[in-house]
Amino acid sequence: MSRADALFLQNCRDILDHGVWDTDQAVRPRWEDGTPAHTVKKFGIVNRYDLREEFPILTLRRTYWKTAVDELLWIWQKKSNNIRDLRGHIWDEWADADGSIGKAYGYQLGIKHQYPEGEMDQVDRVLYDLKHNPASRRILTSLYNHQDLHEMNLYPCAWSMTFNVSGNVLNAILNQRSQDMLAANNWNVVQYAVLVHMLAQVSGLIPGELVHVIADAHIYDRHVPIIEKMLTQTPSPAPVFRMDPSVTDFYAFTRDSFSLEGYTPAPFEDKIPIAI
Ligand SMILES: Nc1nc(=O)c2c([nH]1)NC[C@@H]1CN(c3ccc(C(=O)N[C@@H](CCC(=O)O)C(=O)O)cc3)CN21
Ligand SMILES: O=c1ccn([C@H]2C[C@H](O)[C@@H](COP(=O)(O)O)O2)c(=O)[nH]1
Repeated sequence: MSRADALFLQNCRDILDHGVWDTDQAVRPRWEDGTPAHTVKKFGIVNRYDLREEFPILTLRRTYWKTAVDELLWIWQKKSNNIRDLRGHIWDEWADADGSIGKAYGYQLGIKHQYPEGEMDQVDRVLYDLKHNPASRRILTSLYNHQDLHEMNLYPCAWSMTFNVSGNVLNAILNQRSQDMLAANNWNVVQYAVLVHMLAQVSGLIPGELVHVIADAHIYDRHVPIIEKMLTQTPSPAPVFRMDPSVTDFYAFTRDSFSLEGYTPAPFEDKIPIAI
C-alpha cells in the first residue's frame, strides 16, 4: 500500500463515517441533469507526504498522472488560462467560447509584479528566491486575487503554495480551500509533488515534504458508492518516480521528462460524474 493509499483510505473513511452532509443547504454545484450536487465533508484535513520516501500516487485506482502533469505545466509553466493550450478536456465545462477560463490559475501566475529586484511574475519570483534567498520565509504564491474573482469561471481550489528550504531540502505546503476527494484529491497531490520535484531539481535542492492542507474535504453524493467500492480494492506499493536529470531550466521540462516505474493500480471501471 502506498502512503497515498493509506491517507486516502483514512480520509475517506473519516468523511463517510463522521462527516457532515449539506443536504439541507442551498449549494452551488449541479449534476449534468440539473440536480443539486450535495456533499458530505470534513473540515481541516492535513496530510503530510515525504517525497524522499516515495512518490504519493494512489494505487487503489489509476490516477491519470500524465494528464495531471499536463495541467500543472499549463498553469505553472505556460501560465495559460486557455483550454486550447491544454491536452486534456477536464476544463472544457468551465471555458467560454474562446476557450478561456477567465482570470484564473495560469493567468494569475503570469501577471508581472514590481519587486526591489525588478519585474517578475510569481513563478519567477519563487525560482529567484530559491536560488538567491533560500533562507527566506516569504517564498509563496497565491492565485486567490479578490480583485479578479468576478472574472474567474471557477474560483481557484488549490490556491496557494508556501515553499521552505531547510538545509538543502525543499519542503512545501499546498493550501486548498475545496477538495473533490474522488475526482481530484490524488490528482492535486501528484501535481504538486511533481512541482516540488521540478523546483528542487532546478534549484539544486532535495525534494522533502509536501504538506497538503485542505479546508473543505468533501465526497459528492453520487460518488459515495464508487468510493465505498474503491476502499475494498487491493492496493500495491508505490511506483518509482523518475525525472530527466539533465533538465536545469524550469521551463525546459515537458510531459516526457517524467516517468513512473512499476505503476500497477487496481482495476477501476466506473465513470466519474463531475459536478459543475
Ligand atoms: N466538481 C469538480 N471536481 C473537480 O475535481 C474539479 C472541478 N469540479 N472543476 C475544475 C477541475 C476539473 N477537474 C477534473 C475534472 C475531471 C476529472 C476527471 O474526469 N477525471 C477522470 C478521468 C481523467 C482522464 O481521463 O484523464 C478520472 O478518472 O480521474 C478530473 C479532474 C478538477 N476540478
Ligand atoms: O484542482 C481542483 C479544482 C477543483 N476541485 C473541486 C473542489 C470542488 O468540488 C469543486 C469546486 O467547487 P467550489 O464550490 O468552487 O468549491 O472543484 C478540486 O478538488 N481540485
